[in-house]
Amino acid sequence: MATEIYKEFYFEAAHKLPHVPTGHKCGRLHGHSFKVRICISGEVDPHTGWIMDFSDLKAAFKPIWERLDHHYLNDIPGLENPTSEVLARWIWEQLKPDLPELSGVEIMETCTSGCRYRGE
Ligand SMILES: Nc1nc2c(c(=O)[nH]1)N=C([C@H](O)[C@H](O)COP(=O)(O)OP(=O)(O)OP(=O)(O)O)CN2
Ligand SMILES: [Zn+2]
Repeated sequence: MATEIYKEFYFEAAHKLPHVPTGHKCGRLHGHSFKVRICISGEVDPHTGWIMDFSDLKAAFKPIWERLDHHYLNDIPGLENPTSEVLARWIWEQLKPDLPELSGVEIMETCTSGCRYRGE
């Protein structure tokens, strides 16, 4: 049976949502301490006892984290409308080619609001 592991990352970024109704708070420029959970699914190697070294997971996400941390998300191609839903899918699409074991991307914009994307 497949097992899932995950690693969590944090980044600070600003955004605004261009398609919300006039006067909506999220249409104004604001920022979040975003939390991202990257999930990997696979078989546990009987020798190592793991699916993948957490360090390798961290290394795979690093170039994407660098594109996001302390950036204005709306300026990033593909994130012109940076909702949690769009961001989760965008991260999936950046990571999946290098990380075929990827099984989920979760975004927490605030302590109470989040999104989970698990691919098509
Ligand atoms: N489905 C979505 N709805 C909203 C998104 C989103 O990405 N997907 N984003 C926002 C805003 O960016 C906002 O920053 C987060 O919204 P919200 O949870 O309403 O923020 P609050 O901290 O103000 O929430 P309270 O729990 O009411 O304090 C809006 N909606
Ligand atoms: Zn927001």
